[in-house]
Amino acid sequence: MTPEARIQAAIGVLDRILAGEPAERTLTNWARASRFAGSGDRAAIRDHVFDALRCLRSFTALSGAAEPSGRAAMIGALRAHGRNPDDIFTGQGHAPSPLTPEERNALAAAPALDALPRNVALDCPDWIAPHLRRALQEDFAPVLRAMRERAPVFLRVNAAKADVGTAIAALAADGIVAAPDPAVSHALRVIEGARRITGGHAYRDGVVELQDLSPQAAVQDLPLGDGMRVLDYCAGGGGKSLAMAARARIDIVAHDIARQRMRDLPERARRAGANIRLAQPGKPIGKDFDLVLADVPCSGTGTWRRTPDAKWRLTESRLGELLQTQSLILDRAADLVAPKGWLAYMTCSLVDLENGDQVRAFLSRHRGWTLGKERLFTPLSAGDGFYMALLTREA
Ligand SMILES: C[S@@+](CC[C@H](N)C(=O)[O-])C[C@H]1O[C@@H](n2cnc3c(N)ncnc32)[C@H](O)[C@@H]1O
Repeated sequence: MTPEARIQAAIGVLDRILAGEPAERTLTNWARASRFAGSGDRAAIRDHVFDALRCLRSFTALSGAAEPSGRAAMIGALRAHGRNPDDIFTGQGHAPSPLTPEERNALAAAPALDALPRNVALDCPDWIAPHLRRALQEDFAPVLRAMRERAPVFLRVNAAKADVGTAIAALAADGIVAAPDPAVSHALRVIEGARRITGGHAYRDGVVELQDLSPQAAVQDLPLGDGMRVLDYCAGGGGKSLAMAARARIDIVAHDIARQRMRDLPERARRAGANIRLAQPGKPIGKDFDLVLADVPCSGTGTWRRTPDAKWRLTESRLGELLQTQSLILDRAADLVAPKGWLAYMTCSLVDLENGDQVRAFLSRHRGWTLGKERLFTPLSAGDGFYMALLTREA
């Protein structure tokens, strides 16, 4: 495909996402229906789509359009990168059709990036900006700016199977260049070959797992030791269960209200050589766990670089629902912690309402608990936005 045809394909995909289809599924459906496209084309179209979604508000404004659309986003993207949209929107072959007179007039009248209102230039929805400003303070603008860029790819070396040096060599044999992260002991930053990871031996043999840097750092902070009984109360795909299992010989139970979310966990655990039991539906989960992890459903504001369509879909009322679920989960999970045990609360959100406020409300509802460690990670330390709080039950 020509560069112009890739942009035309990205426009079609973006229009479907903006009409409400999930981004990943739309890209997969497009690839299935477009057998002529090679892997390089698919990767380039994906990059166009995700770059445009991360910067949807500013790119739309740079195009001069009143409403977001695939064409507006790509016209704005070209302008943002100092390119003339007329060079691409030629109508020749599979290129997008030339700019209409309305598009041309709007583009001519549109302000430059540095003249856009602050939240527009930072690609931040207005309603959530005060919440993010409260949590991030002087880091608000730098963090939002970082979220307009692609996220780096991180791997976790599975300490149960290999040390860092062995994992780097195994990845190199798969054509992947990775380097240790100075801040987190088993984390690797992928420098080259990220698209080869899931097809490579190192991944398939369970030597490495895909996991962002911030959750790796948070799990590293958990008080895990051999023989402990641990419950992963919101296990989902099991990323945290696997990271915990790699740290110590623990007895770990994975639970999730939506059991189907754990469907890949047995295979992932087998690959990692980890022993993780799935809670059985209709049967009691058990109690008196030494550590219960509640990695709760959240707004995902910390992961907007990876799931940029979520940034525009999140609403105030959805955030309100999530807050209720989070406090309910905290109350239930706390009941399952043994005396002198730990409750770890995690979100991939940057909003205080879901983080520190939630934890302080829990402490005011429950006597006999104290807050130990509390950490907020932001994309300024390379990984995703992520929050963790560690609570102890006194008796
Ligand atoms: C952030 S995701 C978990 C991600 C997972 N821990 C990982 O590392 O891959 C939150 C999970 O909480 C589950 N969930 C939502 N409400 C729940 C509830 N009331 N009780 C238990 N799990 C719940 C969701 O199904 C979802 O899988």
